[in-house]
Amino acid sequence: MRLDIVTIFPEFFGVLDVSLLGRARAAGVIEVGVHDLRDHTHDRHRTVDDTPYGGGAGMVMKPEPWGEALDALLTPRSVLIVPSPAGHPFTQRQARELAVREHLVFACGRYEGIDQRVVDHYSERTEVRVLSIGDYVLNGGEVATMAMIEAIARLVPGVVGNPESLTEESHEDGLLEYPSYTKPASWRGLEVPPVLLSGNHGAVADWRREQQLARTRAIRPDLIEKP
Ligand SMILES: COc1ccc2nc(C(=O)O)sc2c1
Repeated sequence: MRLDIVTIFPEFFGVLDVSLLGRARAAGVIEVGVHDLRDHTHDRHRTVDDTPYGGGAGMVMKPEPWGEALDALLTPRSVLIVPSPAGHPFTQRQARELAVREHLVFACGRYEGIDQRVVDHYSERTEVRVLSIGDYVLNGGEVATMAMIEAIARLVPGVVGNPESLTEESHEDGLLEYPSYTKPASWRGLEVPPVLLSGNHGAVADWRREQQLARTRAIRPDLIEKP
């Protein structure tokens, strides 16, 4: 998989060399390119934004630098991902779908966002996904991109050491994960649930499923499909 990120803050992504993604890059499982949008400006001030048509507060990112930057990166097999508070929810299902794709290009907006014509133009030519990581607003797309890259990259074969560990996580089966415990068996008067010490794998599996359902009903009833 190749990831390309376009941003006015390329230094923001220096951290991508740490943790599992760093190992995946070193192993050649994932290639990452970070690109400064300002390298695609041609005025003395390297201008990337301007005032919004129709008035209003803030600035809008100009389409020309984005066009030049994305033309240089996108291929017919790319997926262009545009983080936006107005986007579709980024979910584990999205992460799984994107983890098997060959080339992801992230367009990190700032200010009030990117001129709409950029999404419209590329939607005619390639797959574009406008995605939000949650019902809150960030200052730009960089944090959302980092979150999405971590959620996606960890699902790419060869990135996580033990693929088994990916199968019993929250949202992987549509439910929240069960509570986990480790030694000591007793801590500050709190005991590990006895079933987990029983050695009865069937009973442990049943208990864990019940815990998942109870947690999901209590915390995220929206995740439980309506009949
Ligand atoms: C201007 O670019 C932005 C601004 C806010 C924002 N908020 C996101 C979110 O997923 O919550 S993505 C995003 C991109």
